[in-house]
Amino acid sequence: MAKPVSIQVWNPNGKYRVISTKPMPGTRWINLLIEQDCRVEICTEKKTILSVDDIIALIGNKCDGVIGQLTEDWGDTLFAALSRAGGKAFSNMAVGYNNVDVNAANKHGVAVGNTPGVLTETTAELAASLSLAAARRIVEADEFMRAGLYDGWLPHLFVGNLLKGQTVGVIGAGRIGSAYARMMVEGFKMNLIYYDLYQSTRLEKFVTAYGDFLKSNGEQPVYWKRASSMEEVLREADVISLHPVLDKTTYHLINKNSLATMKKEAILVNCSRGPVVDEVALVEHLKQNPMFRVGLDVFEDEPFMKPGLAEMKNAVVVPHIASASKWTREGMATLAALNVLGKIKGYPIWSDPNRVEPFLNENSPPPAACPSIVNAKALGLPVSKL
Ligand SMILES: NC(=O)C1=CN([C@@H]2O[C@H](COP(=O)(O)OP(=O)(O)OC[C@H]3O[C@@H](n4cnc5c(N)ncnc54)[C@H](O)[C@@H]3O)[C@@H](O)[C@H]2O)C=CC1
Ligand SMILES: O=C(O)C(=O)CO
Repeated sequence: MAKPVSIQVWNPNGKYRVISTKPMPGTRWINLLIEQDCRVEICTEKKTILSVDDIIALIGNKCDGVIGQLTEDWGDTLFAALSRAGGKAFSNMAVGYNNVDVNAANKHGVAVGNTPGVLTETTAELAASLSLAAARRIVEADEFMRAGLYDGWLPHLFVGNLLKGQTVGVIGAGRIGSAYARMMVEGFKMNLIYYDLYQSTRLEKFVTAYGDFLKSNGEQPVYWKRASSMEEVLREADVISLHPVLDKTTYHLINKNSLATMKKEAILVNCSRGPVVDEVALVEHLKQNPMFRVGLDVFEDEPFMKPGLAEMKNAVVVPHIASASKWTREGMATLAALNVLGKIKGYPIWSDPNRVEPFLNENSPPPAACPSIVNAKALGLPVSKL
């Protein structure tokens, strides 16, 4: 039996018991739950990653819904515990939900929410930051300065890659991949090559229109290409950013062979999920190819890095912070809370999870709907007409 975990309680007499496994940014999400008669319990345990046993102890005998985190293992054991406690709603505070066994949730009749859209630009901006940091060797140069090694300008000092006119490759051109592509095309006048299972017509139209605009100004236009295979992107792009979901089809998408296909001076950025890249193969590739550079926000065995990665000068590493802007994190908390609240209240599912803005407007009450439930169809939940 797990020992009890520490909690903070809001609105103790609320009718519905909603648990958040972590304190989350902002207060709007708490207020929205309280206004709808929820007792909100926030786990304040000083432990970064809660175990399944910790969460079972939190759920207890009566629980209507849980807001959880991407570090937690939401499988059959937790969904069974939630269902036994009378709960029918769970939401990740994340858009990615590879930590959730959706089939297990379906089996126990639990709705699974996620938080799309609100983190698109913030995550794309971090991918762009890593692209620049790697291209211009910012972290290496910063360490050099702080170590007191700078003794004057030199023609060869920290020479990196110019982005303008080069080709940016995007693997997984969904919400975040497309936003990143636009930033790199518009910001740095790069050409685009992308690979996705689906065509991104909006992205193609944007690049075409921007290319026309540049041409009309007498500038070199930009071009786009939809690759017919991922290898085509790897062969042709100078900067490659990974933005697919993590599933069986994308596990170790980047491995020894795919790394060998890339240009020797290419830049690889990963802000999707760590296991999309075979990190052992990546460390070896970085050792063998000092001009190849990476920018990583996510890692295969988070929170750990594979041996050797931390020593590589040609790697920029940050601790899974791609969605970490105040507005985004508060918005993620709000969407996650509204997913759980909406299911408890029997609201329908918002018809377009790509357009969640009405839920984020602080000056008006949110629509009476769940912003994004990924297993709505499997559970036969009604869809909002709004
Ligand atoms: N590092 C971080 O903090 C963050 C990471 N993420 C990760 O980014 C992922 C993408 O998020 P969104 O863009 O909002 O999702 P999305 O669903 O809009 O885009 C994912 C894209 O991947 C494509 N895809 C799926 N399988 C593929 C394959 N085998 N090959 C190529 N493309 C494939 C899909 O067709 C889709 O267009 C999330 O699932 C999450 O894992 C998201 C937010 C923050
Ligand atoms: O939302 C996600 O999927 C993240 O990784 C954190 O924002």
